[in-house]
Amino acid sequence: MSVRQAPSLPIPNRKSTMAQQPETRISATTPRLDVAHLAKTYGSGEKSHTVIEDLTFTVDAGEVVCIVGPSGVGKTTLLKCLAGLHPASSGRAAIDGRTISGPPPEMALVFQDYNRSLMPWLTVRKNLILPLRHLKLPAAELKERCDSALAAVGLSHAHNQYPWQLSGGMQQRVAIARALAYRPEILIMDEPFASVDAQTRFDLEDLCLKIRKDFNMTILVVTHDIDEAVYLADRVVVLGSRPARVLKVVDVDLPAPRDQITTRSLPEFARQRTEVLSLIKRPA
Ligand SMILES: Nc1ncnc2c1ncn2[C@@H]1O[C@H](COP(=O)(O)OP(=O)(O)OP(=O)(O)O)[C@@H](O)[C@H]1O
Repeated sequence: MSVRQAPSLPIPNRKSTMAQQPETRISATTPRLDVAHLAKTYGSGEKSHTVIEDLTFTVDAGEVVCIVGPSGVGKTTLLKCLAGLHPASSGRAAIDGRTISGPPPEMALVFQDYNRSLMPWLTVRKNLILPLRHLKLPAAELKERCDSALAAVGLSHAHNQYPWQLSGGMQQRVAIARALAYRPEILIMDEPFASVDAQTRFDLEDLCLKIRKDFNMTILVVTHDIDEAVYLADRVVVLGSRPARVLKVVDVDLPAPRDQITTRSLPEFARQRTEVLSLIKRPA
């Protein structure tokens, strides 16, 4: 299931979204994102349904981590827990050591369905501004944030157009620009490139790597595409079902910068995609 996301993730007061843990100190070894024994059960009593049983993995600052796993395993559920949209049933997810208990202000989300996440009656610029309104930024800063986010995705020229005047790939770029205009430190993406054609998908994957490099952003991507996961990631978290658990965290040891043709033709690329694929295909 993909999340049908409202256009904006509210950025609440940082204090209100993080469980207060005065004893927690950020050290060089504290992961940016820490998922520890996370479990999620929907419903209660006889109708309860455990989707995630015991997930543990970390994401370090500036890393790109991809999550792959069979359909229905609970990937979107995991992202909803990380985004503070669902409480974990047990275990915890934390940012810089602080337990996530609501939408974290340093996080932005991008989902697959740009058709439903962009407001068709608003121009591109107004789509970017809408989720920022509650920040009450000066007009000059709003403009600067929009201009630089649109420049980062190569859409400066489209700021006055409406989403329906743009191609699917351009609309997904707008969705990414809207996330960038938040100035998030952590970007979470749920099958972000699943609705575009193959060429656009390659372009958007490279945009994702550029964003990581330019903004030193920490990025977590759920994808069904194993080649995409290996191409993008520093590490791939392979989930098994059911309930969801981590089968293996695969370190992707491919040289940087990555390139759609050169990287994908490396023997190491083929070896790593085979490793991930065989983990997913392995009988449970
Ligand atoms: N709000 C909810 N209430 C009850 N069950 C839910 C809810 N959201 C998801 N589920 C169930 O949790 C399970 C995992 O769903 P989820 O969307 O997290 O999987 P997924 O791995 O993202 O799937 P896909 O790869 O097909 O998008 C499914 O059985 C789904 O029906």
